[in-house]
Amino acid sequence: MSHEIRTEPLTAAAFAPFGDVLEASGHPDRIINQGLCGRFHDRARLEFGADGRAGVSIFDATPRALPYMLDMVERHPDGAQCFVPMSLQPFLVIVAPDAGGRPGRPRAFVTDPGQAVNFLRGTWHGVLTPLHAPGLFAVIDRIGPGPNLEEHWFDRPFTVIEG
Ligand SMILES: NC(=O)N[C@@H](O)C(=O)O
Ligand code: NI
Repeated sequence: MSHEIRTEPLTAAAFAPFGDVLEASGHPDRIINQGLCGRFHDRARLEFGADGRAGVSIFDATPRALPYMLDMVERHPDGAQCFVPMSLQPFLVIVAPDAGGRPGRPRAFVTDPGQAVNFLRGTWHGVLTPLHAPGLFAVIDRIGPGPNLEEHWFDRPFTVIEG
């Protein structure tokens, strides 16, 4: 198995098994605020269990570069996690299917400007990975008891390269 992963453009269809792509594209679901705002309504499948609640945090992450060494993916068994960039810079989104409790082959996507992503509860993903400064994101995820974290370190890292 090759340990090189080529990035793919992020589309809602490709990402659907892993979560949601949030963006202001196409027609808004609602026109609000006296016609001055389009609302793309309720676009993330958020779920927070095990006595947790939704919280919003701000992440200030150090930008990385491609080729990117992927040595670990993680998942949050008790809640979804939504990354909303506070800039129009594209960022790297890595996910992997579950294969009997371990991650399968990862996939890497690069967002378009203005796209945000939501990882479904329990989805294997790479940690927040900006590709350009500022690495500022609003992150909506579960606040609650317990670690809500499972990490998997690959025996041999993958190299994520530009698709
Ligand atoms: N640890 C934390 O708050 N963030 C990670 O879950 C992540 O996916 O970046
Ligand atoms: Ni996470």
